[in-house]
Amino acid sequence: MTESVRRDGRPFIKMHGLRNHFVIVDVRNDAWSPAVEEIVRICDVQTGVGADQLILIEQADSALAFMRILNTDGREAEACGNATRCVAWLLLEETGSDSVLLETRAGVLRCDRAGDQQVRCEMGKVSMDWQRIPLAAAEDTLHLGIGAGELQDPAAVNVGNPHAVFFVDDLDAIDIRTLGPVIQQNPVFPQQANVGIAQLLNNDRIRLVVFERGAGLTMACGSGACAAVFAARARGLTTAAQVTVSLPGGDVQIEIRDDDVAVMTGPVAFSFAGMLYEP
Ligand SMILES: N[C@H](CCC[C@H](N)C(=O)O)C(=O)O
Repeated sequence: MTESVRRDGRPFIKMHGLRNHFVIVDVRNDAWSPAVEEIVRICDVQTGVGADQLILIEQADSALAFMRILNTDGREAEACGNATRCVAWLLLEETGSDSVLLETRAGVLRCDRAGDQQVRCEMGKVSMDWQRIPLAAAEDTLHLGIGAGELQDPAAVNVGNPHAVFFVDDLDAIDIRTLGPVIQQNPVFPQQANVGIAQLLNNDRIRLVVFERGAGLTMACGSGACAAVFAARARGLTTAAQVTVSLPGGDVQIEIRDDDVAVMTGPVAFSFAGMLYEP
């Protein structure tokens, strides 16, 4: 009675990084370019598995694999910190090595084993150059003159993907579900943006919540954590080179190196494995 009733299907692994959760499909030996409606269906918990992003592990030229990041709305993203740790862990276990290179649209990222189901990832050079964010025109990215309600005066940061980072005194007083989409739709962001709201707890600890582009409010956002720490340092809000970022799903360690490369260290977790079937 329990054997599969279908012979087709595509295997996947469900993982999460601080409850930012992913359907991960290894397509290195069975290429797959899912249509938008397939991505939306798979990421919807009622029609599919349910996930913040669908992640494909593809063949790569200049690394062990290429990671393709597909948001729940079907849009491709350039970076995803929590998924980077999860995919890196799969590759570290596959090869038995302590370090792997993972290619993304944001570049080739070095990822190292940092303990049991703990991974340290170089997330690439962070930039606040308006054309790298990107913005629609030249603006002061340290103090971007936009806002909505209590959210005003963000910093604009690129971690491979675009982020708007707001600094507030009381994170719990902000209605991010209402204000996040308003900020995201601002025409200053031609490719939209992930909207982070940060509260400095002390010199080396930041609370952060992120309303993600193409995924909405998630329990954690690794690239958002990198963006928040980089922006806090750029604004002189912290002098720490290593900061603990506390997200709703848990803590991640962010270090900003002298060369502006963000290094993120945090956990990965397995949930289950299964098969994806055509509807
Ligand atoms: N959850 C991801 C961010 C995904 C970013 C995606 N929402 C985008 O469109 O850039 C992270 O851990 O960095």
